[in-house]
Amino acid sequence: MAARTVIELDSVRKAYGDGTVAVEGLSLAVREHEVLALVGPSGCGKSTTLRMVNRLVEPTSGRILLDGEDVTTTDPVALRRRIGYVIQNVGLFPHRTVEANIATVPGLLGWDRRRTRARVAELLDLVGLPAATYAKRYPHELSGGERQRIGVARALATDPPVLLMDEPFGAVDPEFRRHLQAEFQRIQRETGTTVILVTHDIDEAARLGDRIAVLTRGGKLEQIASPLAVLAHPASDRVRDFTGEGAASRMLALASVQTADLEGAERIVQPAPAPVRLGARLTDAFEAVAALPGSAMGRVPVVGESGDVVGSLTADGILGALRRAADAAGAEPGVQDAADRADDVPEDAPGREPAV
Ligand SMILES: Nc1ncnc2c1ncn2[C@@H]1O[C@H](COP(=O)(O)OP(=O)(O)OP(=O)(O)O)[C@@H](O)[C@H]1O
Repeated sequence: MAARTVIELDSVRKAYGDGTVAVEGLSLAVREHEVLALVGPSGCGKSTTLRMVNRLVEPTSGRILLDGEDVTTTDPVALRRRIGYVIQNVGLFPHRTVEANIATVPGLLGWDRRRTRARVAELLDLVGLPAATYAKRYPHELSGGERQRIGVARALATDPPVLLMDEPFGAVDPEFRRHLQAEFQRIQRETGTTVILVTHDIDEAARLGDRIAVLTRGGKLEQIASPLAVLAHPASDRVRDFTGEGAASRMLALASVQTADLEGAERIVQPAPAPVRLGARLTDAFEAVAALPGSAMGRVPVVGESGDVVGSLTADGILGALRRAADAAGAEPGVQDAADRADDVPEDAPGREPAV
């Protein structure tokens, strides 16, 4: 299934006015409906890369194509209507109600009141904040997490095919962050929006990204591949340094229990321990096996969709599952070292445009 390319960066370079080269010869393609997570250490050029896509920053050289069209020749205002943008501190207009904030772009497009109101209600519903309670509130009357959700609703107002998110969950406490991430995932699946997500958090990237692009200083692409492939087969020591310790436990959260990992059901000790579901994350399976009483002989029952026992799983089975997942990820194209990109000739850096 060859997915269509929605955004393409072709040998993109950005040198700021003071000579800082934030991004050097970066080429990558973002596929329709995917979440591409851009990760890497602080200052490696993630935000610069993101902001070049909607022309908040102009590339010094190279091309950025949106649906095959060069963004540098597209009117920035028209461009930003096709690209939603969510940043860490949201940037809601403080003197406007939630409703008016979400209606910003529909207003620019001249939507009538009825259509706008219906869309605002629909979006508030989507992000789990009912219009009856929230539409008339001002940003200072919201919690940080609620503001963040309004930011997402505003960015989605005109159903843009592309959404750029820069550390969207960065300002939220860790527990609520998980909740917002899960909500984002649900919304993204529902809308099918193509997303580039900037984060410095490998866990967030692994959880939310269909693919991860690992950048290092100067916007150098070290690897672009599925989260499992990046964790199991880092393309360089720099990727390994970044994914760091805990790659195996992260992989447990990404891979799932498959029929091939099971043994027969006949050796399950009675009374049978609580079962694990076929397709469950290996993390859950691991916890279930680790929590078994000694009498269970290290074996949990596994049930299929109908609830029937389809086999049993042991710690060895989980290890096998992990290996199988890592091997499958090793066959992906992004596993080889990312090719070194050609250097481009520096040009003068043009000025930045103000944020919308
Ligand atoms: N307007 C600017 N003028 C000069 N240098 C800049 C400008 N904006 C960013 N830089 C520099 O470009 C490099 C990349 O910055 P960028 O913000 O893109 O990185 P980042 O990976 O998003 O970092 P972080 O995770 O810390 O936000 C850094 O060295 C930064 O100091």
